Parts: sequence; structure tokens; C-alpha cells
Amino acid sequence: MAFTLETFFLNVLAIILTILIGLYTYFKWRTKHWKRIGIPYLEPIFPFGSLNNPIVAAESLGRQYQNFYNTAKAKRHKHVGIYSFAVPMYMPMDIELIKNIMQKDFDHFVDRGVYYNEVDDPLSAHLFSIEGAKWRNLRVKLTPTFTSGKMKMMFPILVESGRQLKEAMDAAIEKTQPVDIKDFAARFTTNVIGSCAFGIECNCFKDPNSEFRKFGKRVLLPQGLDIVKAMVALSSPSLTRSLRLTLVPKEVSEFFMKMISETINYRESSNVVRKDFMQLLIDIKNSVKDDKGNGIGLTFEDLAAQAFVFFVAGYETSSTTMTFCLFELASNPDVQQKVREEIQEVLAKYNGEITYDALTEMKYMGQVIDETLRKYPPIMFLNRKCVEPYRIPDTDIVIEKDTVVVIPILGIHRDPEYFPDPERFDPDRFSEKNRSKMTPFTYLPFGEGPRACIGLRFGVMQTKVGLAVLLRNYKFSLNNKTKTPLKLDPFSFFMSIEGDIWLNAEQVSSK
Ligand code: HEM
Repeated sequence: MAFTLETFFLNVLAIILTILIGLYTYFKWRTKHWKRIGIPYLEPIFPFGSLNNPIVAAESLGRQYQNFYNTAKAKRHKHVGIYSFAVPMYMPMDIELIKNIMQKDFDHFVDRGVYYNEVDDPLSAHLFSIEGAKWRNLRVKLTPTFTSGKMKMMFPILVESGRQLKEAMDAAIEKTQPVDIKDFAARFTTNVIGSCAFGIECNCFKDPNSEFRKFGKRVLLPQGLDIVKAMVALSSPSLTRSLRLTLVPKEVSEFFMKMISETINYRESSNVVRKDFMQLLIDIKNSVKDDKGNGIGLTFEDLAAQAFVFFVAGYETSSTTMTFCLFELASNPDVQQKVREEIQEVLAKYNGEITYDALTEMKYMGQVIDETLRKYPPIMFLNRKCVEPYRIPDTDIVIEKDTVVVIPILGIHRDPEYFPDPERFDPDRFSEKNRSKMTPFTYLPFGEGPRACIGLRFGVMQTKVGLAVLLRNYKFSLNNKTKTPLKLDPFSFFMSIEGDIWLNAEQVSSK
């Protein structure tokens, strides 16, 4: 018996060792890629390549890419090769190279190369992740959804959410100080997007455990195995698909699918029409009909995935922007006062009402948001995938098909060559005069080129509504419960801080 057990363990050990040696040999061979191609690279370490161990990550991926950018830039490299595990990734740093990839030679870089799986994980197959002709067709169909006319049409929903925000803040500051501004901003944007993308009135202020809030948080805060799956997906979307790993948690998928299906059925059977994204998606579906009169312009899965991405991409990005903006305004009272005065001046011309045109007139607030997005871009890096071999202009170096490109937004936004004294919060960088001097493609909070953010207008508009409501009514200062300097959450793909941002809020008389 003892002999058999011993043999068994020895065999297991031999198998494990053989696998490890095999993996190590493969790793060593694969990570010769950049040397072979002739691109400077960061020395990879088995098994994570250039990256930190994702389970005990000390830094977020965005921050790690920023570090790679700084290291390679200090050596005056124009680009650098990195490895995600053993998978080679190309990081251009020279702005001309970035411009070529994102715009001029976009046809070589149409896809993002991120995971999606239409069959096993239908909500993942949305505009952000899908590829090739399917992406092009859908982008054309969805673009009219985001015109300024459509934004104006949805504006009343934002005003109503603004009213709920003020009501909740009034109630909160009467009871307790300081306020957790990250939580307030997240509830506000969840209300807005929940209402616009799904037509569901989810007053997250009155119902803090609203399912929207719960599932919204669940999608963005990967837990345990989710983190490993996300890392595998980032390194190899095709392997993730072959293994049939799903990234959208099952309970989240079931919740959204059920809700979307019920919403469509209700609207179609009761002829209810609402001015929101969901209606625009239903209209696209019904713009083409089959013989039986069923709308086939979009399949149910396609429609659901787009509503889902509007929700995920729309609520966290804007709430992060509002949060960092209010943190900076609390830390820079002069800037805060200047924005408040602008809000009061402009609103006085509009009978005190927050309207689309009034917000457009608030130029300084626009600068403050631009500077917030520079210092704290919610999406800290961009991906593109090379879809056909690409010769880097003026060199003999060819980037192979399927290579993933990483554009390090955070690194560029905090590069003193483009933004002197980058840690300083200075909205004047974005005055009309200074903006015209800015090097194109160094400011990328919404990306650039044909694959840039489709929801830019909506994102800025909801951020402006939230800020206008808060700043016209309250004066904010930093509470010492907020841990400074802020530390980025190492497990979050979006820019997010560890812990909360606590502000003191004092009522001001609104004009
Ligand atoms: C402050 C708010 C926002 C920021 C900072 C932001 C940022 C971004 C960035 C950086 C990208 C990638 C662009 C690229 O690769 O070049 C992106 C793509 C996208 N965003 Fe946004 N976003 C915001 C708001 C929104 C909103 C409100 C929506 C929808 C309601 C939205 C929907 C999307 C979609 C669908 C894509 C994929 C576009 C495509 O691949 O064709 N975003 N966003």
C-alpha cells in the first residue's frame, strides 16, 4: 500500500514537473518575440511576463502600463514590447505612431482584440468588443442614437435624476457629515443610465439595495476567480472562448436578459414609446421586418448586449469623472468657486433651470471636466488588434497579424512633455487658447479615430448635470477621513480609488 501511494505521488510529481518544464520552455521561446522582431522590450519574468501577479496585484493594470511607458520613455524608446504572460503586446509611445494606429492606418487596427463570446456569453458581444464587419455595421446603426438631437430628447430624464440627487443630498447633510461622494455619484449615474438604457425608474437614493446598483457593482468589481478569468481573457480571448469561460457573471446575465426581454415585450404589446436608448434600440430592431412582421434589424441578443454596454460603459465612467472632479474641486476651493459662479450666472439667464443649452454655455465647467479626465482617465489604456501585417512607417519592422496594441493613456496624460507639472490640477490647460497648442493625440480620455467612444456627448452631459446640481447648491471641502494621496484600486480595470472620498458639504444659497 505504502509503495503504491509513493509511486502514485511520484508519478503525479513527475507529471507536474513535466508540465511546468513544458510551460517554462514555451514561455522562454514565446518571449523571444520582440528580440526577434527588433523592438526594445521589457524583460519578462515567468509566468506573468511583464505584469504583476494578478491575484496579489500591487498595482492596477493601467498603472502598470503607465510604469512601462515611463521606463521606456526614459530610455527614449519610440515603442516597446511587453508580455502579458507569454503573449507579446506592442506599446507605441511616439505620438505619430499612435496617431497612425488609431486613425491613419485604422484599417490595420479595426478590432480591439478583447474577449467576447456570442454563443456562451451573449451580453459580452457588444459594440466595445465585437470585431470586423459586424462592428462596422453596428456602429453605423448605433451612431444616430447619440446625436445632440437625441441627447436633448433624453434630457428630461437627466433633470429628474438631478432632482433626486439634490433631494438625497439635502436629506443626507441634515443627518450626517461628511458625505461619501463616490457613492452619491454612482447612484446618480446608475439612475440616469438605468432609466435611459432600460427605461426602468430605479431611484437608487431611495432604494440603496436596488438591483441595478447591486448588479452594476457586481460587474465592475471582479471577485476571486473572475480576476483570473479576466486576466486569461485579456491575454488570450480565443483561449477563453475555446475553454468556454464566461466573463459576465451568470446572475448578472440572467438579471439583464430577463429585464430587457420583459421591457421589450411590455413596450411592444402595449404600444408604449419612451424617449430613451432602449426605444432607439427597439426602433433599430423594427426598422427591418421579416414576412411575419417581426423586427429583425437587431436580434434580441444583439439588442440586449448593446443595452448592457451602455449601462456598464455609461454609469461607471461618468460617476468616476464626477467623483474625481469633486475631489479636486474640494482640494482647490478657488476653482470650485469659479465654477459655481459660472453655473449661477448662466442659470440666471435660463430662469434657474438646468437645460441642455445652459450646460453648453458653461465653458469653464467644461474645462474642469477636461482636466479631470486628463488627470484621471476612467479608461486608463486602450487596446487595438493588428488585423493584417503592419510595417511601421520608416522602418523595416513588421507587426504581425493578431498582435495586440496597448495605448497607455494614463502614461501620456501624466507625461510632463505634453502636460507640464502633470500632477497639478489646472483647468486652464483647456482654455481655448491653450487647447489649440496641445499636441493632437496626447489627450485621449474618449479614445480617437473611428473606434472612439460613441457615448462621449451623453457622458459629458450627465457629468455636467450632476456637477451643476451639486455645485450650485453645496460647497464642498475635503474631510480628513479621505486618505490622501489617493491610491488606485489595484483590481479595478477602470480608474477607481481604494476606499472612499469623504467630503464636507455645506449648503449655499442658490440664485
Ligand atoms: C465620461 C464618460 C466616458 C468616458 C471617459 C468614456 C471613455 C471611452 C473610451 C476611452 C472608449 C474607447 C475608445 C477607443 O478605443 O478609442 C470608449 C468606448 C465606448 N464607449 Fe465610452 N466613455 C464614456 C461614456 C460613455 C457612455 C455614456 C456610453 C453609452 C451610453 C459609452 C459607450 C461606449 C461604447 C459603446 C464604446 C465602444 C465604441 C466602439 O468600439 O465602437 N461611453 N469609451
